Amino acid sequence: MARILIVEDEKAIRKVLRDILLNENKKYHIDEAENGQQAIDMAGDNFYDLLLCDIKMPGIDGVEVLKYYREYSPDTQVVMISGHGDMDTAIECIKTGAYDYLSKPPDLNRLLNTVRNALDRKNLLTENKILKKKVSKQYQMVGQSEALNSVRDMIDKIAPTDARVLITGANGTGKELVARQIHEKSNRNSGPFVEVNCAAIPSELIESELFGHKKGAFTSAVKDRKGKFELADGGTLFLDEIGDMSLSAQAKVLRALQENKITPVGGDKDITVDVRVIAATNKNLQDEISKGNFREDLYHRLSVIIVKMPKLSERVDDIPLLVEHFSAKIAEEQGLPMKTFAPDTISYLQQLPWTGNIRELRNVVERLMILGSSTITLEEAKKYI
Ligand SMILES: Nc1ncnc2c1ncn2[C@@H]1O[C@H](COP(=O)(O)OP(=O)(O)OP(=O)(O)O)[C@@H](O)[C@H]1O
Repeated sequence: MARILIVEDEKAIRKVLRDILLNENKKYHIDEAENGQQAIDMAGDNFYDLLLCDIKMPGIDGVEVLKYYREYSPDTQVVMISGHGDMDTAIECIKTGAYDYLSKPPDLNRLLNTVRNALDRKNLLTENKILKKKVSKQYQMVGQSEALNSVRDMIDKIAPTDARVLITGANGTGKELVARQIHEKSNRNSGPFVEVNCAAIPSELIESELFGHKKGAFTSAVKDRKGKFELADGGTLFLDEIGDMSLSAQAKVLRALQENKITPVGGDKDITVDVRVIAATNKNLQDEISKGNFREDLYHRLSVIIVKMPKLSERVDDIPLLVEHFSAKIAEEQGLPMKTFAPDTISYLQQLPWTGNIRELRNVVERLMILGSSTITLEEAKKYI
């Protein structure tokens, strides 16, 4: 249940506020602080969802309390209570991060509405965090090999910038995972991550897919539709399999990257977009350039930073950790009993060629989890792989 701290030097006002809140919901947990110092001290041992905080108090005032909570308990919502004469300060407080302010004496309806909305906002923040944790767990990068650690170092350096990134590497080496990690660790992480598989979209549709279209632009365009560039506004656009994009689509992507502007198919107005582009390919783009299949100018626009994903055969040290990770994940996802892999089974896995890389390893682990006994033996591995 919601935990609320009332920070107010006048005892009578504290009592009125407490009574009103408990009348609204008996389950609210309400604490009181009679000055700013107490409110700050109480933050150490407690977490509050909401602070109702007087602005004018002797000693440490409400503004200081607000600043303290913004820094040390940023999810706590703070509603300021302002008396005559400190209206300007109340407005300033909103700029510092207060959720809202109430004037003294507080109007009952406004007080209750503000409290409800502030608590809703706090719950939303918590839910978002839980969701984010789940998502980042889903895209966890497992492995401690030197090759993977150097990719990790690069991600940490690249993520906070807006530099375009080209991720190269064979199928199943984890290129998409890297793109997601860069997004998650960037300051665009509250914006969308939009993925486009350029190889999967027929060339005649790719323009509309990327830039959107206006109603009537072509026969099946029955209404306006936003493209992936616009959907990724404020976030990251991941252009997977960029080496498979047609030359005409490449020309349009080049323009979007040069000008940060797009024009929907059938539209006559440009739309400005704020998108970080990360591209990936399993092709050697230099070869594609010499064959005339890929534009050199687009290559240079995309490849400000190049991340080269190692093959699984170059990081066999990671196989034990990957097997453990996938088997736990598969057991959970499919409700299968947990199984272990015998040491000689793991050594055997480390010697296989793994042309499909980590995706192939995951499939093999899944197959063995389904078909193998509780400790998966070398014989079983040889039989089923
Ligand atoms: N280091 C890693 N730790 C855990 N899982 C990984 C790792 N790298 C890749 N995977 C998993 O392997 C699978 C393939 O990875 P991903 O799709 O990122 O590869 P890709 O290089 O983009 O493949 P493709 O080129 O075929 O699109 C995914 O299920 C991904 O979650």
